[in-house]
Amino acid sequence: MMKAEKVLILNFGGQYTQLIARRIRECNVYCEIISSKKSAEEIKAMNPSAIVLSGGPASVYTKDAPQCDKRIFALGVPVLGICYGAQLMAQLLGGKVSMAQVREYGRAELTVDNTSPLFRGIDRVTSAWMSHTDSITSLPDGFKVIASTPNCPVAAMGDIENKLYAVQFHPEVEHTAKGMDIIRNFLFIISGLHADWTMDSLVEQTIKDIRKEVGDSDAICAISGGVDSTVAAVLVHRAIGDKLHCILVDNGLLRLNEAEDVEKLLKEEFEMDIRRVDEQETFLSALKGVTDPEEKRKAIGNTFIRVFDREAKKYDKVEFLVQGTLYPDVIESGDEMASTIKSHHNVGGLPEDMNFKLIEPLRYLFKDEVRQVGKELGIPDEILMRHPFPGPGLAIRILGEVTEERLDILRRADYIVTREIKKAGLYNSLWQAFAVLPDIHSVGVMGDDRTYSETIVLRAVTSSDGMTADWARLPYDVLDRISRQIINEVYEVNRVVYDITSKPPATIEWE
Ligand SMILES: Nc1ncnc2c1ncn2[C@@H]1O[C@H](COP(=O)(O)OP(=O)(O)OP(=O)(O)O)[C@@H](O)[C@H]1O
Ligand SMILES: O=c1[nH]c(=O)c2[nH+]cn([C@@H]3O[C@H](COP(=O)(O)O)[C@@H](O)[C@H]3O)c2[nH]1
Ligand SMILES: NC(=O)CC[C@H](N)C(=O)O
Ligand SMILES: [Mg+2]
Repeated sequence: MMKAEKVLILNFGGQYTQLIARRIRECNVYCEIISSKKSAEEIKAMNPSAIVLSGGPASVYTKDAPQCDKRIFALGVPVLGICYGAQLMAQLLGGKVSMAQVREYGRAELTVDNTSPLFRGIDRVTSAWMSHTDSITSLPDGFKVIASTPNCPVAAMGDIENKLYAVQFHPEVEHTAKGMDIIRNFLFIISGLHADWTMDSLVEQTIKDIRKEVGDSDAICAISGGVDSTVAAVLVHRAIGDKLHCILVDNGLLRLNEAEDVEKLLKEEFEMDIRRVDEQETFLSALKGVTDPEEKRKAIGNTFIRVFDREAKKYDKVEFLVQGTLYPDVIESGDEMASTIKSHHNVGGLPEDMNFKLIEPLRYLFKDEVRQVGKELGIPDEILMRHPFPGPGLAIRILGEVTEERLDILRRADYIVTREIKKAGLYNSLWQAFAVLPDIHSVGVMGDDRTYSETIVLRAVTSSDGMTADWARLPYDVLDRISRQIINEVYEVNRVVYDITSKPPATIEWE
């Protein structure tokens, strides 16, 4: 199938580049993220209908700042520059960029020229999300200012005739009130695109691509029973059928009864080759004495791969490992341009001498998009609506050393949290809700006696993609029930506290 209309996003290493792609997909337009180093000829050969330049951490006026081929502005293809991309467009076309007098982070009041096609239909005063230290201080020829904030005189500029536009703010983030309208105006009014691309075309295309890539080989799939790996497995199974072998690893870091329950559920639902391997001891011994969060993640990532390596040898010709990696796992693990936040076990935690080629069909998607793909594939809600559970499991919810005893305490507390959240009918409205076992002992009085026991932290957040999150405003009576039941049922615990930090500045997990 030829994709007639395509938007290319040139990546300058912004934290939000994938979010731009996602917003464009939400407009039912196909898009691809490509390296900013491609030449104008290469880009022209890809036949884009529009181009977007992403944000990025560098400053355009420094020596090694990433550039793009200036001739792309003369291809006759509409271009939208965002933040770094806006600044680069200004500089390459003869304008000037310098460090701003006042930096802007977060919400800003934006005044737009709504006679410009980019802002058509938008109120003159609106709000936009900013994150910059540099600003455009003089415009290239042919451009005029089409939006400003109190601290940023050139919050947007445009050259109507050549369809070149640049915005200093981030239209792709949720907090820019009219962000989607602006993106739509760029795609539909300025670039004249049609909204004719859908998620099922993505599914179809991915199945074809996988079939071609795998060829005569076999693949194993690391399946956890979580949303991502289950969707990935079903997708790959559609492509290669019985040549796919799914392996569920009981790494000893799972929740109460999880391995058995998941195995049963998966086998009931799907006619795939699924096997459970018991590796509690392997993982626990790899974690012995390890207390540093990054070391834990890497130890777990390595152990997973060793297990998969060994399991793969049980089949004839396994060349591929299928993982349900999502985009937030990739971006937080860092890449050539973005910063490392934490090494997700399945990305940054992988050993260098791994023998598999990876198949990660969901690598560019966000969780809610994966749920949509899962729906297309007919996967039941019981699986699709599960809260995310990280591959390193309870190990990154136990601060300090991971031991059988501490796992056992956390497991019992966590079970109560999930049970009560479900009973209160809150499960589907939360991104995650779980217990953490920090390394804190405190004094209490129980049954007229002094205690000096463990603390449990309750963490519950709302989020749409896991990239940003807010702590959930759980009803007091639910908090109260959870607290009392943990203390009553888990005798090692004498205190329960609630984590009221959003992401950022905290992350969702504690390690
Ligand atoms: N216990 C496990 N056994 C086998 N593979 C696993 C296990 N835990 C994680 N993985 C692999 O690591 C990947 C990343 O884990 P992650 O928790 O992000 O995804 P998931 O478990 O599939 O979905 P969810 O985010 O809903 O929990 C999984 O998609 C899967 O391929
Ligand atoms: O498979 C995974 N492997 C990991 O190493 C990992 N670390 C965090 N998470 C999950 O990702 C989301 C964002 O988490 P953080 O805010 O803690 O980074 C949350 O939903 C986390 O549960 C992981 N998932
Ligand atoms: N978010 C961005 O793209 C930032 C661009 C540039 N580094 C600045 O700080 O102004
Ligand atoms: Mg998981």
